[in-house]
Amino acid sequence: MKNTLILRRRYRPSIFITNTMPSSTRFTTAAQHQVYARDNPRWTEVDTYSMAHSHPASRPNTQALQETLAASDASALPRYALSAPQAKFLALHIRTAGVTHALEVGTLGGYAAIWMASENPQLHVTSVEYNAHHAAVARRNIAQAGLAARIEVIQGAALDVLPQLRAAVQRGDRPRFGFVFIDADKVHNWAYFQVARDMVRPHAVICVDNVVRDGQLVDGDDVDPSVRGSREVVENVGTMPGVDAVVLQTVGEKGYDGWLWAVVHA
Ligand SMILES: C[S@@+](CC[C@H](N)C(=O)[O-])C[C@H]1O[C@@H](n2cnc3c(N)ncnc32)[C@H](O)[C@@H]1O
Repeated sequence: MKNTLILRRRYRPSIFITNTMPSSTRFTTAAQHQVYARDNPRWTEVDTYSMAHSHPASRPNTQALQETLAASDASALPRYALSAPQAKFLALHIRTAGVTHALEVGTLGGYAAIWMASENPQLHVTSVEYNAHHAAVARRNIAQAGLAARIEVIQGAALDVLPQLRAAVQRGDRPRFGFVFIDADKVHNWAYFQVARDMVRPHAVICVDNVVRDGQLVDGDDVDPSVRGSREVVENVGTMPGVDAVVLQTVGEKGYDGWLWAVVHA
């Protein structure tokens, strides 16, 4: 409790300074943004400190997760995987909701998939990855973690693979998913969301990562296709029948971002 208070007090001033800057001068360049937001070392320190206590190194999946990150680095994969607290949050949600089948769009080296499956012995993960090298590294990491029987990596573009999965689900050849994590190219977020919505079970969660993007989500004139893809899913999701969603902003070692969290009721 004491530590928490000290951390909060130390952290507040940087927020205060940032928020009192006139909006016209706030984050006007990428360099300023780096100074004020993304590289705030406190965010990483808090992730590291809290994970060391909430998920000590003695946990059974620690080694596999560390080896996954090391092997992904050694294979020159980009460092786009979720942070450990983010991935563990998804894993804990899956446990709470009793999910048995999860779908991930965007595997990279398999880090998030390994978190989800290693924390949930009942879980089967289907993960879609476009890049052949990423898919090969992920399959190796998954096999090394002893999870090849429960994590399937399908290599291909999600726009092609997801409709095939939907057809299999609708034929009854595959079970409906209880959790979907959309974390690939951001341009097609809304297309992925719509297909995912057709193949989930009632009360499933569909989570779309990286929609806040350093706050660029509110920049209506931003031409960045990833911003436009994020705005598209946020603007459309509220009109979809049977779906209730919220955008949750986050900070941490991955910087300032956030995800869209949608519950499918029917
Ligand atoms: C942010 S990374 C995924 C990280 C992973 N979910 C994790 O946390 O460990 C995004 C991945 O999506 C893949 N990707 C990009 N476009 C894609 C597409 N059209 N279809 C499927 N995968 C795609 C990229 O190659 C990359 O490996």
